[in-house]
This record gives sequence, structure tokens and C-alpha cells, in this order.
Amino acid sequence: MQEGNINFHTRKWVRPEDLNANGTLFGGSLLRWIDEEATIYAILQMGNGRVVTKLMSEINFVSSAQQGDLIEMGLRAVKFGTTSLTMQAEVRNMITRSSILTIERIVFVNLDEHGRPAPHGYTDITYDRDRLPTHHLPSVPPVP
Ligand SMILES: CCCCCCCCCCCCCCCC(=O)SCCNC(=O)CCNC(=O)[C@H](O)C(C)(C)COP(=O)(O)OP(=O)(O)OC[C@H]1O[C@@H](n2cnc3c(N)ncnc32)[C@H](O)[C@@H]1OP(=O)(O)O
Repeated sequence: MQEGNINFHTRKWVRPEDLNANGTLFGGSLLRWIDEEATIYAILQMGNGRVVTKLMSEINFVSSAQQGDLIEMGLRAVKFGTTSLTMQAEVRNMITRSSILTIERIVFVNLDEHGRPAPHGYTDITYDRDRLPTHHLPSVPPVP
């Protein structure tokens, strides 16, 4: 994974219900947390609540976490396309900073009110909340 200013925001405490049969952090829990975190990041960057996950590239489970560990999730936008945003993700141990998981590419697509890809109009990262949508969206009918 490319070195750089990845921002670690959300922290989690590994609870008993997050463990697998080996007593280590269940990968499914980790992916659910990352997907949610990445969705919020995509909304903040593309300024639209209507975004979908298009692709997750290879997921590297680098090391495991144990019950009681504190972990943190980091994301960084690496490419602004016309309708898409590509980001990298890393989860690491908050105390030791050792890597737990990396994902090279997560691609989100910005959608219009009909659920079709739409230009988001942005070319660079915002570190503020200036693109945050301010109202709830009506539900979108599925694209035929
Ligand atoms: C009070 C405040 C309220 C605020 C408000 C909050 C609202 C809070 C809402 C929460 C929101 C929850 C959201 C949860 C996130 C899910 O859970 S999403 C669920 C899982 N994902 C899906 O169901 C998506 C299913 N797929 C699709 O619908 C279609 O494939 C898509 C995404 C519409 C794209 O269709 P498509 O025909 O591939 O479109 P196409 O125009 O060819 O490509 C679009 C872009 O994707 C890129 N792309 C396409 N395929 C690939 C690929 N294989 N690899 C890389 N890039 C690709 C293209 O290059 C293009 O990018 P640009 O060059 O324009 O930048």
C-alpha cells in the first residue's frame, strides 16, 4: 500500500460478538465496518447521499486482532473519476499501529435520482464537511 497521509477516523473496540471460532476478529465484521466507513467517506467526498459500492479489490488480511483490541480504520481517496471515486483502506491496531487489513481499491459510483451514474464534479479531496448533503433522499426505484 502506498505510503502517505491516510486519515484514520473511526475506532472500534473488538467485542466478544466480533470474534470467529478461533477467538480472533471475524473478517465479516471488519468488512462490514469498512464498507460503512467507506460509504460515509464517499458521501463526504462526492457530496451526494446516493452512492453505491462498485468494486472492492483484493483484501489482504495482514494480521489478526484479539478481543479487547482497539482498532482504527483509515481511508484515502486516490482517484476522482467522472462518476466514480477510488479509495484505499487500511485497518490497524490503534496501539501498536500494526496493519490488520489493507484494500488497494474500493470504487464508489455517484448516482442520479434515477439510480444511474452521474458526474460528481469533484477532482480533489476535501478534509472538511463542505460537501456534506443536508437533507434525506427519497428512495430510488431499481434500474430496470
Ligand atoms: C440528513 C443528511 C442525509 C445525508 C444522506 C445520507 C444518505 C445515506 C445513504 C446511505 C447509502 C448507503 C449506500 C450503501 C452502499 C451499498 O450498500 S451499495 C450496494 C452494493 N452495490 C450495488 O448494488 C451496485 C450495483 N451496481 C450498479 O448498480 C451498477 O454497476 C453501477 C454502480 C450503477 C455502475 O453501472 P455501470 O454500468 O458499470 O456504469 P458505468 O457508467 O460503466 O461506470 C460508472 C463508473 O464506474 C466505473 N467502473 C465501472 N466498472 C468498474 C470496475 N469494474 N472497476 C472500476 N471502476 C469501474 C467506471 O469507470 C465509471 O467511472 P468514471 O470513469 O465515470 O469515473
